[in-house]
Amino acid sequence: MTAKLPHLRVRTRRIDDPGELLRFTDPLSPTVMLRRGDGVVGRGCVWRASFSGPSRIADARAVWRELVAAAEITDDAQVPGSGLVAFGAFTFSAASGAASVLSVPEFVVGRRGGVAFVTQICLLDEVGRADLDVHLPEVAAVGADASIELGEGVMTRERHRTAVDESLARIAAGEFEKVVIARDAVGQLPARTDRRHLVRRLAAIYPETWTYAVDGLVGASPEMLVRVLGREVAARVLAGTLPRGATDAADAAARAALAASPKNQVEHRYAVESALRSLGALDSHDDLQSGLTASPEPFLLALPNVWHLASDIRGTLPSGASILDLVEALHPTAAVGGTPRGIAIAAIDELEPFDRRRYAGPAGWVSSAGDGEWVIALRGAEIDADGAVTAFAGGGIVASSDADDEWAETGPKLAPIADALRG
Ligand SMILES: C=C(O[C@@H]1C=C(C(=O)O)C=C[C@H]1O)C(=O)O
Repeated sequence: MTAKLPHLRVRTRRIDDPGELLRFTDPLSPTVMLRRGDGVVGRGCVWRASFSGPSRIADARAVWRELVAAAEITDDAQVPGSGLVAFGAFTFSAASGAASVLSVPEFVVGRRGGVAFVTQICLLDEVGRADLDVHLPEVAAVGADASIELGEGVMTRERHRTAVDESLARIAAGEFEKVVIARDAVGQLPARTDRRHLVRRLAAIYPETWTYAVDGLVGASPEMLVRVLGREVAARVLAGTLPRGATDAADAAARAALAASPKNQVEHRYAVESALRSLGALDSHDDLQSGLTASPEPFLLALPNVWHLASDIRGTLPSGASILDLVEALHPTAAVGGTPRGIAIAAIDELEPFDRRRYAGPAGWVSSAGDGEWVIALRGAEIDADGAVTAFAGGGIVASSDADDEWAETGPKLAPIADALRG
């Protein structure tokens, strides 16, 4: 592998606040991980690799380690996201036909804690001895916006009911305890649409979420699979959902019903336990296990479309581990897969009539300093280069689930991307 990897030259310098970061990304293929205006965006591509199969995350981790070791990095900002950065998106299933990717942009523009920076990356062989004059990428002119409607995908309401009923039968037979069943919705965006409009709308309507765009995968995820800043590890687990109410009274009733719902509490507990188990298993001898804490009781997270039961997990990165180790250990949590994990994943591959591609997989960035932020790619869509859109949304099925309620829950979960596409 080493022979094929390039030597990268990386320069980060601090800059005055550059304003809206999203402007600096590519209009047709945005690369973004932003929350409340802070984070990182990429422009251009100096290196890209794709991975597949059960070892896709481990393979990416190994390549990344080599790429970092061979890079020459000067980082005058020293904040999360500065230095060498790769953006990535991994398929949900090991059996997916879609590519899992890791790519290094030519430019990264970021802001964190009031510090703004730009990173320029090039192939060492190409720059020769001349030093890089680090500058901001040019802002591409604002391109066409579009307004489209999503329609039914291959998972029709009837097929969804059949899949949920079959899941319930298997739960009753003791095959597994929880499985997450999703549905798809499809549309067609004009190929030349400036996709920054879409990302901007997602960020404006869902400020509590992480707005992501990596390799055509775009959305606003409320769920942080895992984040490492310095040696601090954090994750936000969501599971248990009710749509927001239309009036204040109905909304308060929905919140109270979710807090008191044994079905949702059980579903949530499976998800938190799976995350703690995965993180704990990584830690053979030092800090993470002993230092892992989860919110004692889930809290109620309000998004414009839904209420979620949420738990935050905190810990310290074990020595020798990297964020991609954590991503590999955690994916897929029971929030998007099920319990027990292996049996639930096999059931998803069998019961869903589509390839999830990178939906519900990890999407994010990793830096040479070992920092990174990886969300679960929810509330979004795969948008191909020709503009074909496939959006996905799912929900956890446990013994007490009801097929009509589960279908109803997918509507609000599709709303972020459906609304953003409508313009
Ligand atoms: C699977 C999705 O969401 C996940 C499932 C949830 C649930 O079943 O209650 C809640 C949040 C997410 O972890 C989705 O949005 O597509």
